[in-house]
Amino acid sequence: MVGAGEVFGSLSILDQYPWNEVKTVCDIGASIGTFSIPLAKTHSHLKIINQDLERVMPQAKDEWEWEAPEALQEQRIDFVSLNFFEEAPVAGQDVYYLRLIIHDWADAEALTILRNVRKAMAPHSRLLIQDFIVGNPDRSSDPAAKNMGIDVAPEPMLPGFGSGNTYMYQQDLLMLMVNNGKERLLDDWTALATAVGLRVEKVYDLGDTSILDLRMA
Ligand SMILES: C[S@@+](CC[C@H](N)C(=O)[O-])C[C@H]1O[C@@H](n2cnc3c(N)ncnc32)[C@H](O)[C@@H]1O
Repeated sequence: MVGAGEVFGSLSILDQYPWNEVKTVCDIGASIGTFSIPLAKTHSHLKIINQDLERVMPQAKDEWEWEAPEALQEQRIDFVSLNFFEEAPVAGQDVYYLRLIIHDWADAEALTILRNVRKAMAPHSRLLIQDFIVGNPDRSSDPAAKNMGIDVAPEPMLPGFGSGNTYMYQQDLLMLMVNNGKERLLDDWTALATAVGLRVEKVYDLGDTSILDLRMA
């Protein structure tokens, strides 16, 4: 999924997130390092684990050797195979990163993945989910506005202060047709997080996708 990752997976989080607060990152469903290679190059203090299915590992190692040989030489990258439906990722990392993973799956599978990640998390761990957050078209329910102490974002802003757009609805249909997955409202993300014992600490709007920064509840 290099193509989709490059088109949707905004790398502006490399500048927006306080990476200086963390030392270890586990990229879950990392593919060949589409996100974590730029992360390693931008923030050279980080130790990164590239986790994906066993069959992806050889290609991932080749890509890192080609694109980021310094990270291998400095032993800043590990490759650990993982089936995220069957096991937890490497335990106790500062950050767990899921980019363009959860929207591929319906709620039951999404919860299995998130429960496995939660098992690996230490009290200080953060789970960053980079995915789309669809704007809620229902003006009677606007959690983003309620967080600010008002009932609804004032017009002409969209509910949720315009955090949705038509592109996301197209993606929602695509995920349903191709994967039986879906894009989710902030309410949906909050419900998934709550169901696995996590809470939404902060949301970073990257323009296309967003990052949900989840912590232990
Ligand atoms: C849409 S791609 C996202 C890749 C990467 N996170 C990115 O943003 O470019 C989904 C990734 O999930 C991985 N994946 C699918 N099923 C998996 C499983 N059961 N366990 C671990 N990884 C899996 C795929 O191999 C693929 O690399």
